[in-house]
Amino acid sequence: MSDQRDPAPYDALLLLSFGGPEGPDDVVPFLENVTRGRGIPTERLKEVGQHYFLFGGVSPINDQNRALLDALRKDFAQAGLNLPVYWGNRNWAPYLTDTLREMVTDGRRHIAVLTTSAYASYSGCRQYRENLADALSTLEAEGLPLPRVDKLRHYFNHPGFVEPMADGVLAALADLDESVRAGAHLAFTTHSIPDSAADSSGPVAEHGDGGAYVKEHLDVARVIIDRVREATGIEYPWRLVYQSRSGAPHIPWLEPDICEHLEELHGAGVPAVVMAPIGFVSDHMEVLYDLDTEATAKAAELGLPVRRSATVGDDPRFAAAVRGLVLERAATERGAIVERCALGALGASHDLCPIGCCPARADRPAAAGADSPYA
Ligand SMILES: CC1=C(CCC(=O)O)c2cc3nc(cc4[nH]c(cc5[nH]c(cc1n2)c(C)c5CCC(=O)O)c(CCC(=O)O)c4C)C(CCC(=O)O)=C3C
Ligand SMILES: [Fe+2]
Repeated sequence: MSDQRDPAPYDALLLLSFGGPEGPDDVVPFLENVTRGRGIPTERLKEVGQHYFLFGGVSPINDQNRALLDALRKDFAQAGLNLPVYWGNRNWAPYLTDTLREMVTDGRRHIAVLTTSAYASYSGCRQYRENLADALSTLEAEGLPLPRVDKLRHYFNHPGFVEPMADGVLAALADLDESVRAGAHLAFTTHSIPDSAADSSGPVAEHGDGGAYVKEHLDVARVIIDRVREATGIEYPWRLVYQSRSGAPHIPWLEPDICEHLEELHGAGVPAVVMAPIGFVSDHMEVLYDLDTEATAKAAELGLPVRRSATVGDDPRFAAAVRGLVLERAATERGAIVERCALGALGASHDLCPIGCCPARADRPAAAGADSPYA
C-alpha cells in the first residue's frame, strides 16, 4: 500500500480548462481564439456570441473553475496532501502558457494535469495536449527549463464524477410533479461532435468502430440508470442525445439534437423529461443556453414538463476523486501497483494516450502522450 499523501514525483497540479469571456468586450476576441483555423461558419459564431451577450458577456465557466480550485485546495489540505494547484485555460486568461511559465518560475518540474473534460475525443483530449505542446515550445524558445507534464486519465467513469450526477438525476426526478414522474424519460446529453471525430475518438485498438466518445457516454448513462432503478424501483426509458452542434450543415455530426428529441418524445405521449448533461463537468454556457434556455423554451412551447439535472461542478466527491487520480498516477509513476477505481463496463481509462489516439485534422505535436516530442 502506498502512502496516501505522497504526490511524488509530482510537485504541482494544473487545472487546465477551456476559458471563457468575463465581460462584453471579451466575447469576440474569445470566439476568435476558439475558432482560429476551425472553419466554423460566421453565422454560427454570431449566434454563439449572442448566447454570451444574453448573459452579460460573461461565461459561467471561470467562476466554476475558481470554485473547483477552492474545492481542490480544501480537499488536499484536509487530506494532508501538500501539492500546489494552478489554473490555466486554452482560450482565455489565465492562459495556459502564462500559467506554465509561472509554474516553472516557481520551480515546478513535474506537473500532473487535470482537464475539465471527462471523455475521450479530439476536442476533449488531444486538443488540450496540442495546447500543452504549444505552451512547452514557447517556454523552450524563452530558454526556460521544461517541466514534464502528465495528463491524468479520463475520469468519465470515476465514482466521484458519476455518483454526484446520479444524485442530480434523482433530485430532478423528485422535482417533477408526481402525476408525471413515473412516466418520465431521461435524456442524457453531451456535446455533439462530427461523426468523423466520434468514429476516431480514443484508442481505436480498444474501441474499434464508432470510437470511444459515444461508448463512454453510454456506459455512464447505464450506470446512472442502474443507480436510479436501485433508488426508485423504476427502470426509466432513456436515450443519449446531443446538443451544441456547430459546423456546416452538410457535415454529419452526432444526432439527434435534444430539441428534436423533446419533440419526438412529446409526439409519442411521454409526459415529462429529465435532461442530464453528463458530457459537461460544470454548468458551461452550453448547459445554460442550449439546455436551460433553448431546450427549456422548446419544452414550454410543447407543454412538456422538463427538469435539468445538476452537473458535478465543485462537488466535494469530485475534488476527492481528483486527489485520488493524482495519487494513483503518482504511485504508478513510482512503479507501484495501484487500484484504479471505475464504474461501468469499460474499466479505468489509459494513463498515456497511445499513438493515433483521437487523430487531429492536421499534423500537430501533442504533449503528454506516447507521441509527445517532449519527455
Ligand atoms: C466535445 C466538446 C467539449 C467538451 C470537452 C471540453 O470541455 O473541452 C466542448 C467544450 C466547450 N466548448 C466551449 C465553447 C465553444 N466550443 C466551440 C466549438 C466546438 N466545440 C466542440 C466540441 C466540444 N466543446 C466542437 C467539435 C466545436 C466545433 C469547432 C471545433 O471543431 O473545434 C465554440 C465555437 C462556436 C460554436 O461552434 O459553438 C465555442 C464558443 C466551452 C466554453 C463554454 C463556456 O463558455 O461556458 C466548452 C467548455
Ligand atoms: Fe466546444
